[in-house]
Amino acid sequence: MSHKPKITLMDTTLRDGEQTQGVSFAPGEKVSIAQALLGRLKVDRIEVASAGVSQGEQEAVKKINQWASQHGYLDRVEVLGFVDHTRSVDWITSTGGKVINLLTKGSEKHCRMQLRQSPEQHIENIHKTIDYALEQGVQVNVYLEDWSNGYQDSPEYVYNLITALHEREIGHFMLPDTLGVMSPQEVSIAINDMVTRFPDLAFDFHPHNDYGLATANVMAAVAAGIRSIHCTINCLGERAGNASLAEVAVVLRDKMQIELSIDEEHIVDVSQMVESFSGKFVACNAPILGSDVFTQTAGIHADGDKKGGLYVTNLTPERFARKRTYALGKLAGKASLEQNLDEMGISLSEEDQQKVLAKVIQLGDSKQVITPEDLPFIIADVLGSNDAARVVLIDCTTFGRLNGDSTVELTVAIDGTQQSAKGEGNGAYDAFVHALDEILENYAELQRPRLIDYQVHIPKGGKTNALTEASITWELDTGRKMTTRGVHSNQVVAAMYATLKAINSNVSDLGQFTAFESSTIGA
Ligand SMILES: CC(=O)SCCNC(=O)CCNC(=O)[C@H](O)C(C)(C)COP(=O)(O)OP(=O)(O)OC[C@H]1O[C@@H](n2cnc3c(N)ncnc32)[C@H](O)[C@@H]1OP(=O)(O)O
Repeated sequence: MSHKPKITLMDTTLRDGEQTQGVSFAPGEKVSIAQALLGRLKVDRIEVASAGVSQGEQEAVKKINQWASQHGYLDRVEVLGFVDHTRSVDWITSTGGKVINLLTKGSEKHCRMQLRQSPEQHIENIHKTIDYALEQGVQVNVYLEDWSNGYQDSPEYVYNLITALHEREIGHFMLPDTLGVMSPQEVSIAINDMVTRFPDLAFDFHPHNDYGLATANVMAAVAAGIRSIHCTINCLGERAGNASLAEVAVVLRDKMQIELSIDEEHIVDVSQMVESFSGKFVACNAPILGSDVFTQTAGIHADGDKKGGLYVTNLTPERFARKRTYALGKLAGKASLEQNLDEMGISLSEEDQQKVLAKVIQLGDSKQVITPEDLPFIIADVLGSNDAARVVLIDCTTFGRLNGDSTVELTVAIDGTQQSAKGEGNGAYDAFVHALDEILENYAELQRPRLIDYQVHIPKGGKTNALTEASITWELDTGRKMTTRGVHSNQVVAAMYATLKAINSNVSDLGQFTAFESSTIGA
């Protein structure tokens, strides 16, 4: 039986990830992310802070350690510390921490110019800090900061530093490409050299993504003999970020047959948690994580999938608890439409499908974004049924002032009967929601799903009279998420349209449109 090589992952979302410009996690958020990383995603080790940063940080690390200690994870929680003899170690022990990732200078230039010390002085100070850490029962790993440049400029300095620490009780020697300057070939040469010179030491590789090469460099590092990789959720990290854990995990598994502890089913939910706490949104085309990456847009691809999964690869959405979808727009074909209709349990005659497809292509041609949630309305429009939209916006007046609540007078038609209400709220949309909720009180089946994201877009170019698009993401009681869009020159009215679309779509839960079981559209 062949044994796959095992690689461990150290996630540094809570340390290097927080060095992303504009990211600052609240203590409670840090604790939740740490729990998700170790408990759900099954990351081997996590780095959660730099020592000494702030009181809030100290509180967060303390709570993480308390939780980790209860679950037997304490020696997997690490904190970056400095060569400052007692200070960083004391900070770590004050949080109940057990591991210091000691930031030493892996570059002679940094040593001489930033610390203003000779290499000998620096080594002496490192020994002092290590002595103190071990006395306090703190395990030591060592970063060689800016090792990539330091190794290029003066490899002898790097060899001497490691030789001087070689006999110490050090868990991992961590080799950072601090500024993300290496190519896979350079990684291969440098790491081969390190592991050949010091075969009994455990080296980690810490890539950055400045050239977009972080994941490729991870492959090179592993091929050269590295046994532990640093990464972050959503590629967070200083400047262009670190290596994305999602990419590293799938590339190592699929392309290098490496064994990892990561539970892939949680990669996306942990990514969404970090997205929400960091305020840094994942690009729609980010591998594994982006909203579009499991969507087939071309009609030919939808056709091939229908005829036996011809466009399915090893990178299936199901691995990550996601689903493949088929886009609707001008590049759609009849298979794209059929895939969507099947998913929603709607069955149309061939002739009706052709009419609906023609409309989808026409809308796509006029640059409109069409989501599956739009499909029932398109069908109703094309096939002359009014069943899809039970709640229709008839009129509204909004009023707001600088200091004070906004008010809305709203009229909608429900199943053809007009009803009005007034609403007050913190802004016009909130006032609209209150008025609408009052009207819908007597219709248990017409309920607003839970709003989880609300965005307003205008076309680039800055025209103040442009149409605006409100794009609202909702969570249904079933846990399923959907996004609805509304377009109007007034952004609040655009959001009203998006809201009514969600309510109409949500009738008896999306996917089982009772409206479409009627004789007009039904099978
Ligand atoms: C690879 C990386 O990403 S390392 C990231 C490390 N983490 C961080 O920098 C984030 C948190 N940083 C901080 O909160 C602060 O910068 C602190 C607490 C570390 C230091 O703050 P300050 O004392 O105000 O100094 P400042 O921020 O200017 O840091 C530079 C000082 O650190 C010293 N320093 C740099 N590297 C190290 C090191 N590895 N060990 C010890 N001291 C170091 C510098 O020589 C300089 O000291 P000097 O002022 O005596 O010349």
